[in-house]
Amino acid sequence: MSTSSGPARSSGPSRGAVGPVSTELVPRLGVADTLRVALGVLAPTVAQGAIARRPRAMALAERLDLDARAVATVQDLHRRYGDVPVRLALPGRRLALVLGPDDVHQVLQDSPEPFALANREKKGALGQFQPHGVLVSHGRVREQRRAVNETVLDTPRPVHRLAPTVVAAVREEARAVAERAASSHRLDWDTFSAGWRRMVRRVVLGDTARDDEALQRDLDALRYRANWSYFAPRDRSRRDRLRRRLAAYVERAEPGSLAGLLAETAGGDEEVDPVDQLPQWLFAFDPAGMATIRALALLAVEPDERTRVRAEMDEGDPGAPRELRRLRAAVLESVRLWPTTPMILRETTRDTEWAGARVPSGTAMLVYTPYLHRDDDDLAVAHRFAPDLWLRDGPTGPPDGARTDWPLVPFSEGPGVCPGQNLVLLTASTFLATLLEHHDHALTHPRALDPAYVPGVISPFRVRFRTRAR
Ligand code: HEM
Repeated sequence: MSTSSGPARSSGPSRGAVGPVSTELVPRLGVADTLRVALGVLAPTVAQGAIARRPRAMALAERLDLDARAVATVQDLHRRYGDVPVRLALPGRRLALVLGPDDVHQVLQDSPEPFALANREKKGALGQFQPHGVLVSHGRVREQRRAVNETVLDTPRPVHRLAPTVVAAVREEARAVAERAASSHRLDWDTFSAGWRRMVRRVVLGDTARDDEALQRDLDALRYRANWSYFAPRDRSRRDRLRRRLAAYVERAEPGSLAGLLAETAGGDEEVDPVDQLPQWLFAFDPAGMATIRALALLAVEPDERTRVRAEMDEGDPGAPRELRRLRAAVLESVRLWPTTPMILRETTRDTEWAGARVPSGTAMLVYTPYLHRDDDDLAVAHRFAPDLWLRDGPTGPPDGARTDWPLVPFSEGPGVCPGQNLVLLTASTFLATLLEHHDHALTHPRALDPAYVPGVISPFRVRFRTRAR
């Protein structure tokens, strides 16, 4: 344990209580530590693309294992400063890094007050194409939008009420991907994502959207712009065009699609702005595809788990919607090991107190999930593919040394938890099951993936398999 500088590590939670608050501020990092965080943690995260991933930056991050280095930097700060949040010494913006596991729970549970989801950077980014999306809303209108999202996405249910049409679309598109890959003996990101996106457009907008590449191009262009947050000028004409296209799908309200449910749930509600909720559903399915192809990579190098997964698949009718728990656990492991939302951002709406010190109002609170998920000081299985982590109540129980109170938050938690988590797990597990049903996929890149110690970054754009029929 390094104790080279900074205050001694405090024990226990620092608690972001609200009340009569201290005048003393939480520790501020020195210039050297601030630079380490800015260059080693924030810059690689931003460079890889917060809203749309950048293939070249991800390839570089994979080559240099940048996320593993970033995790080591934050671990070092945690050892030296303890659980209390630390402020960064950056001009122009108040930023604090949340280090303590209990503080992470607290920040996420106490959202959106006093920890607002709609912070400046997110508003700048998502304002490019969904200025009225729930994630950038606050107050009463946020509650209304959240309720509509939860109703349409069927948030609490592992198997969505539209599962019969969803599962049929997923299986058709996944089968086409497997067959294409088998005929070329190669499954790569281009083949995978073309089929994945066709599936997503059918599930979200309806079967008529299956080949609507023009809509996808507009959304992609706006997302790349959103990577620059408020530094990029708005492209209003493209945004208006995207909106018109999406509105047409809501008007068509195809039965069995999320757009159909949305029309039924909030069709004419101007305040909720149902059409503005759709881009998030479409674009958030992209990281879900990345998590799915990386889960396939993990299963490719772990034959025992593959056998268990196939045994679970054989227990029921492959075409019938159901909860494939082991495959869902593989996807959850994929987003634990390689989180697709690496930085969860909140903004304090008033002063908060932490172990007798203060974080001022208007501070962006940074929760860096790769550090939490890979902190081998506290999590024995940090770098191992350990699906049992997510099957605690299952026959095998939690793996040795797993802490049940540790924040594993790939989908966040609390009132701002991802309302699409169950739908993601349903679609991803069904897609994987269909790929595995009649085909074998041997991993050819990354060539030496070791499930006992996986690297900090795997670019989904570079994952490749040699596929053949079984
Ligand atoms: C691998 C796939 C996904 C992951 C890991 C994921 C993760 C997350 C996380 C961490 C948040 C919180 C963000 C924040 O607080 O700043 C979030 C929010 C959200 N997600 Fe997901 N998500 C995924 C896919 C999806 C999909 C496919 C949908 C919709 C179909 C969806 C809908 C939403 C919505 C609407 C919010 C905003 C919630 C709010 O503001 O209350 N997500 N997601």
